Amino acid sequence: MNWKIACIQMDISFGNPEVNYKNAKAMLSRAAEDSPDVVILPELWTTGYDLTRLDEIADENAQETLSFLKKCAKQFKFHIIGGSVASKTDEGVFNTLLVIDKNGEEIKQYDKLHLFKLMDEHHFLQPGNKDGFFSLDDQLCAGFICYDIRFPEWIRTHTSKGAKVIFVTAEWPKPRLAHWRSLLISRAIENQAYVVGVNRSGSDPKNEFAGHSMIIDPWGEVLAEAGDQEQILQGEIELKKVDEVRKLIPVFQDRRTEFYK
Ligand SMILES: NC(=O)CCC(=O)C(=O)O
Repeated sequence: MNWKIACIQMDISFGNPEVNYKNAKAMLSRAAEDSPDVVILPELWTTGYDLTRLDEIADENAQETLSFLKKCAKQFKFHIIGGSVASKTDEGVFNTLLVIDKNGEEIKQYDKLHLFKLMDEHHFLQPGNKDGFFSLDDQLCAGFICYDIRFPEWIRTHTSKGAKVIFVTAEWPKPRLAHWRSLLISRAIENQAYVVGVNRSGSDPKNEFAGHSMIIDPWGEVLAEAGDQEQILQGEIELKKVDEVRKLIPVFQDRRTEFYK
């Protein structure tokens, strides 16, 4: 199976969901012109990192964003990895990745497991406690949020159970662009998996963001990479390549887990 991928590398208006819904709709509609199978949005794309105003602007149980994404998925007939949204629940606000299939059905919610202290997440958000697995077209995938990619053991937990495509949604600042690129490429090579990383462009009051969304194959080849401006990055992935690479170098069979304590 092949998937055409479209990464929505959008700028995000700080603390202004209305503007962001409008911009996302326009970009999703533009992406639809090339009939992609899977479309991905960046982290916290409705609010940006306006964490001090989350009481006001976070989405109650992600309901408004879910309804927006379901409508878009049905209208444009593609699966959406809906980036993440600040979701206000009875247990606090979570940074939640949403996955909707092309029929407009909700497939998955994943709460960011590792909160990023350098951007104050721990003061305003609750950490998740569930896995990132989901399936689209019967293909096992896993979704992660930004800082999560610094924890190879967390990604491995998913690929060692069969995940073939790793989706990463991010707001990754420019000063650490080299880390973003190296970490994504490393996660692809060591897990012999496709990695699709979608970052935002633009800036907020505290950070300038790197862009450079990337699509990387299971051999570590960069199939497509964006620049630092708003754009739709496209690429095609061939899922059987994951099995081919895993057969050629059987990393998963060669693990000596009894020594990894
Ligand atoms: N939004 C984030 O989690 C940013 C993570 C980051 O910048 C890093 O260096 O890690």
